[in-house]
Amino acid sequence: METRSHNPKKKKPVIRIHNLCKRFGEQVVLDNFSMELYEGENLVLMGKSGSGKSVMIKCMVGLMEPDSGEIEVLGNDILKLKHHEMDELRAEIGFLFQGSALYDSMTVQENLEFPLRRHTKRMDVNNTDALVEEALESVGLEQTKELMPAELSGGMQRRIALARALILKPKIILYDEPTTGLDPITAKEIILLMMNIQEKYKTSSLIITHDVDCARVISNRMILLLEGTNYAVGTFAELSASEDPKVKAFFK
Ligand SMILES: Nc1ncnc2c1ncn2[C@@H]1O[C@H](COP(=O)(O)OP(=O)(O)OP(=O)(O)O)[C@@H](O)[C@H]1O
Repeated sequence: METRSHNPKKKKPVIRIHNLCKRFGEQVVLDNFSMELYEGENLVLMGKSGSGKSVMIKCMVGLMEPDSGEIEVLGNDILKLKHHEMDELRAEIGFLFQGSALYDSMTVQENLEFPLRRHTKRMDVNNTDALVEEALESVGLEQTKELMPAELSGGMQRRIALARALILKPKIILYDEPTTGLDPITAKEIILLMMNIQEKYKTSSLIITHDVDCARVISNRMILLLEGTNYAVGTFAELSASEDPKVKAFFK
């Protein structure tokens, strides 16, 4: 697979984070972290375990309050949004959680309907079946509506989770470790699917991953989160050629 090229300078940011700081007691987790996710790009965020990636995402979607800094999502200052406004905004963001996180006791159809029910105000309820079918078609699993998650392989579960993430046709998708736990061939299929989805739905994606191959294939740009800050930003080609030992460590 080839590395993708992209010129983000012509695009506007859909997410803008500026000087985000968050500490827990004495522990400084985010220390003036800044980033921009541009419209239509695939931005990969890499950082070792415990470096603050989840804390950053939680701040970004209003689940955690930062100590200081600015967060703008789709033009909204999220630190000023009221509860119902934040809820509306979350409908514009699809999540693919670590390990798929499907509801075991629900069928595929019910799993997919879940985000629709949460945001019924935005949706024509009569249209639910069509939306479920379209989402399943986008991930190539039209025949699985009545199945339970346990009847699906790990790769299929990840595809269903992806269908659930895109069913509301979000402007932004946040992927948390999308290839973790999959064999290399299935991981590659998921990466290709993510790229197809971005083409089809014109989403902007923030992808958290430790998978260097995934980053190489999918990223237009990358951010390396280290010591609470955006230590290095650039394309895969730029960063993987860096002589900085701290940057090199990410690519081993
Ligand atoms: N609510 C909390 N209270 C106290 N400490 C917290 C809280 N949430 C996170 N932390 C701490 O903040 C640090 C960063 O955690 P975070 O979950 O963001 O890491 P991460 O980069 O997402 O790691 P991983 O790749 O393992 O998921 C950790 O040391 C964690 O213990």
